[in-house]
Amino acid sequence: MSGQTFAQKAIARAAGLPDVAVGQIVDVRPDLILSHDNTAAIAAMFYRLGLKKVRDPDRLAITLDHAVPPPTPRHAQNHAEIRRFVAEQGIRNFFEAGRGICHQVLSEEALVLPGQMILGADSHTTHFGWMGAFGAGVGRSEVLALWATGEIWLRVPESIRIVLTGRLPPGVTAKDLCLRIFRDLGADGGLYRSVEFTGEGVRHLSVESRMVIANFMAEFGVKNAYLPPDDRVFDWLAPRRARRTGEPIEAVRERIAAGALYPDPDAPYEAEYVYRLEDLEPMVACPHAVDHVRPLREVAGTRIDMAFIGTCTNGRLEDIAAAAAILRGRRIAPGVRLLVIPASREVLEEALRRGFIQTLVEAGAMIGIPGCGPCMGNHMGIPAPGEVVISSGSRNFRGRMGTPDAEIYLASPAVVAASALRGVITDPREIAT
Ligand SMILES: CC(C)[C@H](C(=O)O)[C@@H](O)C(=O)O
Ligand code: SF4
Repeated sequence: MSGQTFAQKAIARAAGLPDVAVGQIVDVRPDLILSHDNTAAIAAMFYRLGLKKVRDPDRLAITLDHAVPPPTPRHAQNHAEIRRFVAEQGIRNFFEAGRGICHQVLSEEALVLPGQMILGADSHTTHFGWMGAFGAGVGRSEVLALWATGEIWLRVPESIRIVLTGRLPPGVTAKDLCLRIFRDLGADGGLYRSVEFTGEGVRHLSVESRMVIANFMAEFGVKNAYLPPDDRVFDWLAPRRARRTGEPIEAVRERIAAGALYPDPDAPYEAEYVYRLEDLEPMVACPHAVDHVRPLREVAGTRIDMAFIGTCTNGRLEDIAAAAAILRGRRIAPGVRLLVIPASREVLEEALRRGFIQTLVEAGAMIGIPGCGPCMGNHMGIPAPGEVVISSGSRNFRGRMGTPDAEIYLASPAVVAASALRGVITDPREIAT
């Protein structure tokens, strides 16, 4: 048998088959099924079809995150309906408003492990590739089918390999790497592919940077993303998992490592690209497309009205730390609003303990409740018509943040913080930290 990609191995595992071929259609049984504020809509369809009980409630995970706390009576009612569904179905993996964004929360809760499969009613479910799990977004009706049967069909994707070498220079982040990839290969460059990262460059990336990459790869059109899990990943997950199961951390860690999957060296890749991390520079996605990417130096000086640090792409501790380092002892530019929303309560608590929140508040930032915030224009910081936003989020198409004629630039949290400080798009490497 020829070598297998990660995607082949993970899908074979979830299908209970010894191996699968690229292009083959197989029935898989994911380890976890994710939904969030869209749960009530799926539940309504579920009951309308005459279905009564989800097949395996312990395989469901539900968060309230897309509009928390609820901004309107309609949102509040939606949450109430989800709580009712959760109670009716006996779903234990339910995370209340304020706990954080689904992908971040399920990672922190170690509900998914390397080698496992998670399918979610959210496009950024590719996130779980950070730990070497197979994560993919599916539609609501597919989630309904999963609730009912526990299974769904998948086509085994072609794979592309991205080799990372070296280390990111100071002031350059995983976000810049992704933006560079989108610029080079286009937003559909990874369409329905398993994008599998490899190379010694991966080892130097923090766990949080790996989350950025796998998460943001959704904007590259991929089916799933994959970074090979190593000690950093196992060390991050083991205590969290052990907290859930009550077992000794070492035993849990061994089990997690044993479940990890790695592609074979001779696996069939459709294409291979190499990125030298030390050659990268800060990048910005300009309005109104995620692959309308330019090096920051070409758009530096563009005036901004609002700066936003948050989302499942870039709302983690590392991101808030980068912003705090830039803004420590300084004030944001007059006329600019800076909004910071930690991706989870855990991130918020740690940012509080480390003094980052104090630093940001003193610099003039507004701090939001952990959740998606204005990322998709639901609430909590919608730009006015004609305004210019720089955001650490993942999407900048027209109207994404709720206002059709606002302009959204996407960049790393360091770039967003530096831009808030100066009032214009700014290279964070210019600011002494
Ligand atoms: C609401 C949800 C289904 C959506 C997604 O799938 O990505 C949202 O999270 C987004 O980022 O646009
Ligand atoms: S933070 Fe944004 S991208 Fe992530 S799940 Fe929420 S709305 Fe989607």
